[in-house]
Parts: sequence; C-alpha cells; structure tokens
Amino acid sequence: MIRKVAIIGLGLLGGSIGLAIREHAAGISTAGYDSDAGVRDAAKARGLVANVCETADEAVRAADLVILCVPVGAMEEAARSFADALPGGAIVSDVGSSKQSVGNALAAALPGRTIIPAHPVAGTEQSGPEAGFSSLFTNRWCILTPGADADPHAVEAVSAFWTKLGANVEIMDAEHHDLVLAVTSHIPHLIAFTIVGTASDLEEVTRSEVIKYSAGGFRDFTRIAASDPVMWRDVFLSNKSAVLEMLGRFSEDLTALQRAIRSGDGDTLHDLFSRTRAIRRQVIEEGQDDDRPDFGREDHS
Ligand SMILES: NC(=O)C1=CN([C@@H]2O[C@H](COP(=O)(O)OP(=O)(O)OC[C@H]3O[C@@H](n4cnc5c(N)ncnc54)[C@H](O)[C@@H]3O)[C@@H](O)[C@H]2O)C=CC1
Ligand SMILES: O=C(O)C(=O)Cc1ccc(O)cc1
Repeated sequence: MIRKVAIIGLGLLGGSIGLAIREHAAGISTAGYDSDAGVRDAAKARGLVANVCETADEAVRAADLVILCVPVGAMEEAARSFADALPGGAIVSDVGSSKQSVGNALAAALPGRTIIPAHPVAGTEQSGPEAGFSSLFTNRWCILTPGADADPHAVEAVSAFWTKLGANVEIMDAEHHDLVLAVTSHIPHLIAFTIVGTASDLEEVTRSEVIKYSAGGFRDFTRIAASDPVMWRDVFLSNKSAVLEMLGRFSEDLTALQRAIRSGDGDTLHDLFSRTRAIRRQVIEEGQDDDRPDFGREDHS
C-alpha cells in the first residue's frame, strides 16, 4: 500500500507524476526535490507536489515509493544523494528511457534495497517544471523491468500505482526493453536529430526554404528534434549496444533502398511502402495512436 511518494527531479516526468497523483490518487501524499533551485521554485508555484523540499533526504523521509525522474546519466548520483535517509521498507523506482544501465546504476547506489525500474512510454519534446500535465500517462504503456529476484509484492505495488495514474502496465526483461525501445523510440529520435541537422547545414537560401515549405514530414521531425539534449545524450550513451545493433540493421535497409532508387526498382519501393502503410493502419486499429489532437504541440498545463 503506497501512502507517500517522493519524486526526485521535478521536470516533465516528475511534474506530471505529481499532478497525476493529485488528480487520480488523492489519498497519496507527495514530496519532491530537484537539484535546481529555479525548478524547485517553479514546482512550488505550480503545486507539482504537496511538499517541495530543500534536500533529497527530506523528500524521501517516510516515503513508501521514491521515483527518480532525472536524466538517465544522473540516476546513480541522484540515488546516492538520499541513500542514507531512505526508509527501510521503501521501494525505489524511476522513469528512465533505458533500463539495463539504470537498473545497474540504482543497484550500485542502493545495495540491498528494493528496486523496481519503470519506463512510462509517454512524453513530449518539452521538458522542465512548466511542461508537466496530469493526463500524460492516461492510456499509455508503463513498462516495468524488475530483476528476476524482485519482491513480487513490490512489483504489484508499483504496477497498481501506475494503473491508478491511468497507464497500462507491462512487465518485461530489461534487455528486451532496451532492444524494443531502441527501434521504436531511440532510433526514430536519432533520425529526426539527423535530418533536421542535415537541413540546417544546407546553404542559407536553401535552409530558409526548408523552413518556409516544411510540410508534414519535416515539420514532425522538427518537433521530435526539439527534444531535450541532455536527456537524449544520456539515452544514446546508456543504451549504446542496442542502439548500435538496430542502427546497423537500419543502415542496411537504407542502403537497399538507395540501391532500389538508383536502379529504378519501383517494385522494391512499392512493396516496402505498402508494408509500412499496413503497419500504420494496425497501429491505429489497436488504439496505439494518440488521439489527443494537440498532443505534444501545445501547452498542456
Ligand atoms: N521527456 C520525455 O518525453 C520522457 C522522459 N523519460 C525519462 O524521464 C527522465 C526525466 O526526463 P524529463 O522529465 O523529460 O526531464 P526534465 O529535464 O524535464 O527534468 C529532469 C529534472 O531532473 C533534475 N535533476 C537532474 N539531476 C538531478 C539530481 N541529481 N537530483 C535531483 N534532481 C536532478 C533537473 O534539474 C530537471 O529539473 C529521463 O530519465 C528520461 O529518459 C521517460 C519517458 C518520456
Ligand atoms: O515526444 C515524443 O514523440 C516521444 O516519443 C516522447 C517520449 C520520449 C522518450 C520516452 O522514453 C518515451 C516517450
């Protein structure tokens, strides 16, 4: 039974969890800490958590569940910062976009403690304490990656927590998570960063035309490519092997398409585009597309 949640890192994810608890789980009390004093002030002003603390130690006092919502590369340091104050029976979790490295980092910082890593597959290109909104997790997946020896009661408690916030929970091995997310999230972001970077390297006159005429495709890429640089630097460095593995396959497929275009092989292009069109239709049929019309584009506060 979770009565008090401590949130470490009060940006998009941490703030959204605080707001979602206030809306969907009012019986749970909240405290939070962020290492940036400006973020703490903004969190107080928006009421992201009931108690914005001056130290991580103070935030985790009496907590049943501590959720780390900091960039993946900062997880270990953030966990060490409250290690001595963590209550005996508390569960420690996180929201990091990669799971094997975070699981290892938390285990190193908090030996012998109950750690249930998690990844709500929900977010936007925005970051910071002004970006959070209470419906972020509604009808989105939250993947838990507990170790093989994890306490099943703790897994159940974290699962019930995310269900309360509106998410659909799935349990997965951390290595599998990292491979799947490399292809569904990390590489798509890498492609967006690359294509927008390529466009911005063009000659001045062409670049202004790219902006002026940017239609659907490029416009969508610019949204993704506006995502937080620290967060994404850490994702690629932490999920290195899965990203490199999937990137290898992607490059091979791209080379095959390059060859098809050069040789005028329309059948290969048509076959691929037919297959990918069918996948998009399946995504929509299975309700995985986000039907919030302004999702990720407007102010959600
Ligand atoms: N942005 C997104 O769409 C999604 C992000 N995630 C994951 O969530 C985590 C947080 O991402 P966002 O909320 O988007 O980032 P954010 O940049 O909005 O917030 C992170 C906050 O952590 C604070 N912080 C950094 N080091 C700290 C430390 N040692 N102690 C306390 N606070 C510290 C920063 O000051 C910042 O306010 C990342 O691990 C990311 O991979 C997961 C799903 C979606
Ligand atoms: O803004 C988008 O399109 C996203 O893909 C958000 C996102 C970013 C990182 C995650 O780990 C999960 C979701």
